[in-house]
Amino acid sequence: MTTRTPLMAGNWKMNLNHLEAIAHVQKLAFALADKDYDAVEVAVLAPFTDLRSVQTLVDGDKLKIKYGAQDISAHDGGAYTGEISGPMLAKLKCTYVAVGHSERRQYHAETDEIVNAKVKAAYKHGLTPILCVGEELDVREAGNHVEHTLAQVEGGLKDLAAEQAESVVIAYEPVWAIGTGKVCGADDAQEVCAAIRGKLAELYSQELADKVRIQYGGSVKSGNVAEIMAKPDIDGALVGGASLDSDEFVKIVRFRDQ
Ligand SMILES: O=C[C@H](O)COP(=O)(O)O
Repeated sequence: MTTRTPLMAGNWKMNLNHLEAIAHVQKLAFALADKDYDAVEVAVLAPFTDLRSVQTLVDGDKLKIKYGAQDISAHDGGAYTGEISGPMLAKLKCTYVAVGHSERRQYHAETDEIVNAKVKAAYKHGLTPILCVGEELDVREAGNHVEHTLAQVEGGLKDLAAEQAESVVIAYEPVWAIGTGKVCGADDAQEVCAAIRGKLAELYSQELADKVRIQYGGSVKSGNVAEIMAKPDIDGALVGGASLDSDEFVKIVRFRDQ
């Protein structure tokens, strides 16, 4: 049985300016400093405008907190106004980048083809993509949530070599549970995460599937994280709203203490 280090990542979305980001990361670092948290990886996905500040803080104080961006351009550079490239994120020493978040799919019409191009751009520049997948409410109500989510996994990883796919992080985020307070039941989340692992085994191998970390995201809080993390195919959480409160996020990171 492969041991997978849980990845607890805070997706700040479009919140916290660069000064607020510094204060927030300092609070996290202070709160996490009294115990050795090597057994859990902690990351923040910050707005582009915060990344340089977060990098300076993490590098300067040798913090164990990892950081990354919330999106990446499929292009390396050029006339793409408003976009941020892989080389730019790599220069800022980002570890992670979220790709295909449902808010990108919904508000920026990102298709599986675009998401796939962004996953490839991330790998090209040494970044680890957190590939976000998950169904809308009508899809779940129709009972097609597993099929829908697996199609997004397959589309996002299309033509990706096993050497790359083995380090991908997949975040299962049912859209109806994001920012709504409606958490997907732990058993329901496990059902889809297990199916995602099965799809990885089918696309690559069981060995590779056993290495990949699969997160759950959608109204994760300190009060429900332990139950979610107890599921065998859930290897972390992608936390939105609750990650903006440093005390609450620290409690989520320390789910094992509950
Ligand atoms: O990326 C995070 C997810 O969209 C979950 O957001 P939420 O925790 O605010 O529901």
